[in-house]
Amino acid sequence: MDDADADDVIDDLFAVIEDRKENLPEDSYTTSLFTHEKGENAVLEKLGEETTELILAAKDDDREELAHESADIVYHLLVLLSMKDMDVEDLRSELSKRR
Ligand SMILES: N=c1c2ncn([C@@H]3O[C@H](COP(=O)(O)OP(=O)(O)OP(=O)(O)O)[C@@H](O)[C@H]3O)c2ncn1[C@@H]1O[C@H](COP(=O)(O)O)[C@@H](O)[C@H]1O
Repeated sequence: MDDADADDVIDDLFAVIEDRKENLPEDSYTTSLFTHEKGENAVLEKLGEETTELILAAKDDDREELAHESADIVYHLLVLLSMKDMDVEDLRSELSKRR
């Protein structure tokens, strides 16, 4: 996968998250995060847990687990940005400023 494809995956995932926020389809984990009273806390807890799991995977040199936990973190991070009415562009521009 080249960089452009990786970028598309993140944009596509963010678009799905925004769609869940707007349309609230049933049987969607993302919807449940937006609708549950404690959804934001659940996202923050997940980010904490997944970061710990990521650290353990890195210490174990477990590349497969590292990729799995990285994806979990990116997903929950994008949900958090959406909850705060931020955009994946905010992340992109912050990263770009650091070049
Ligand atoms: N990327 C994700 C994603 N990553 C994690 N999760 C969910 O987050 C929940 C908690 O994740 P955990 O990693 O804690 O769960 P776990 O795998 O049991 O725990 P560990 O293996 O990490 O210990 C699980 O129900 C996962 O399914 C995700 N749920 C959805 N997405 C994306 O969001 C899209 C829309 O999903 P829905 O809103 O459910 O339709 C999907 O097509 C995916 O692209």
